[in-house]
Amino acid sequence: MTVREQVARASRVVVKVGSSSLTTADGGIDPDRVRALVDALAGVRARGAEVVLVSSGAIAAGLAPLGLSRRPGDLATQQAAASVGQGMLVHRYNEEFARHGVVAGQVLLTVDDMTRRSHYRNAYRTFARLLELGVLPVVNENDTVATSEIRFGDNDRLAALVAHLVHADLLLLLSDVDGLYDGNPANGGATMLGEVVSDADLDAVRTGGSGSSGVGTGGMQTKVEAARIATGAGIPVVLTASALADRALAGDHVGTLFHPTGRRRPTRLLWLAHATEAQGRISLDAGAVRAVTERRASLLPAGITGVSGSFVGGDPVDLVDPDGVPVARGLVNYDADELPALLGRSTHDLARELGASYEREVVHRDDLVLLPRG
Ligand SMILES: Nc1ncnc2c1ncn2[C@@H]1O[C@H](COP(=O)(O)OP(=O)(O)O)[C@@H](O)[C@H]1O
Ligand SMILES: N[C@@H](CCC(=O)OP(=O)(O)O)C(=O)O
Repeated sequence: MTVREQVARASRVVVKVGSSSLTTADGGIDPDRVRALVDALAGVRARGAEVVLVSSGAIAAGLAPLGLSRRPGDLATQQAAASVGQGMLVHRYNEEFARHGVVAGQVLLTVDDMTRRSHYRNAYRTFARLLELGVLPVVNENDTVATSEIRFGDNDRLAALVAHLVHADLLLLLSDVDGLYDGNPANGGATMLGEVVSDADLDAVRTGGSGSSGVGTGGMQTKVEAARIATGAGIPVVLTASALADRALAGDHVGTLFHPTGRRRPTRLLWLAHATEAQGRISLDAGAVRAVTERRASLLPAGITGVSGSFVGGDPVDLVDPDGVPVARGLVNYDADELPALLGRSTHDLARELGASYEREVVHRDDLVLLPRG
């Protein structure tokens, strides 16, 4: 089966739509555009496919009711706008899906839901049950509680992680532009890429600047990152304009098709490797580097030679080799100021001296991803 055929026959599709595709020029929700999107999604459902919609637009939808004309720069006002706008957005979707007899359900996610093991399992179960019940999940980041340090900030990468979580066989990224160009088409003279088969095809692509709408956040860069996350996990991606959603879902040659480059991996930690910023660095001696990268062992205090950065238990940190090169990223089990006293010591000694809770790994192997070495 060709990748185009895979697209046309996809049975579980994650569709991500950007703020710029859902709102009017002055910032409110555009009912006609929501309706057109819902009609396209209902069409795929009618042919038996399951759909998960990742929809931006909460902040944009909340601007007008708050008397704001542009997306605010400060996080607190963005959160307030999202709080007002999310309800309005979901209300619009409910009304439109109801015309097709489709029940929609709201799912608001945080970075933690995508990284912490228990949350990830919980999110997986929720999606699985919703889909079993025939519900169409409408996902957004939980903007009102996400803080700037632990925030996706854009829904492109969130959509890629959701696609992996729900084992989707297609990710469709919808925007106000009809595909990926070799430069920002708003500046003219750019050419669209029909297909991206490997990372090398992206070498000549420039992704600076986000659209003219003033409501989108990620621009093209985060869409390319999202496409790389999904294709690296074996999921094909189509990037196109929301007006072309129905044609893209039918497998027509529209937009940019990103071919899968890797295979699905049983990891909930894609986010860690691709899209999060480490809050600190832990330096490993050569033996610990081998243990972590070759034997896939947990990181213990004995193999650590230094710590930098300010992090608390649960934060992402980079594990670096003796030359300072990051070799893995993981969720750390200690605060930065607890670690110096433990360095180089065996867990056995630490447990005897400080108590059984100090027997825990610094980074558990299940919370660790290896970084590509370049
Ligand atoms: N190489 C590129 N190809 C296509 N669009 C690009 C490129 N570089 C920048 N852009 C801009 O990115 C915009 C889409 O990003 P954004 O406004 O964040 O969308 P959304 O709200 O859909 O997430 C396009 O309107 C386009 O002007
Ligand atoms: N969670 C935010 C989405 C952030 C955003 O604007 O993303 P996007 O338009 O996809 O670049 C919202 O609903 O407003």
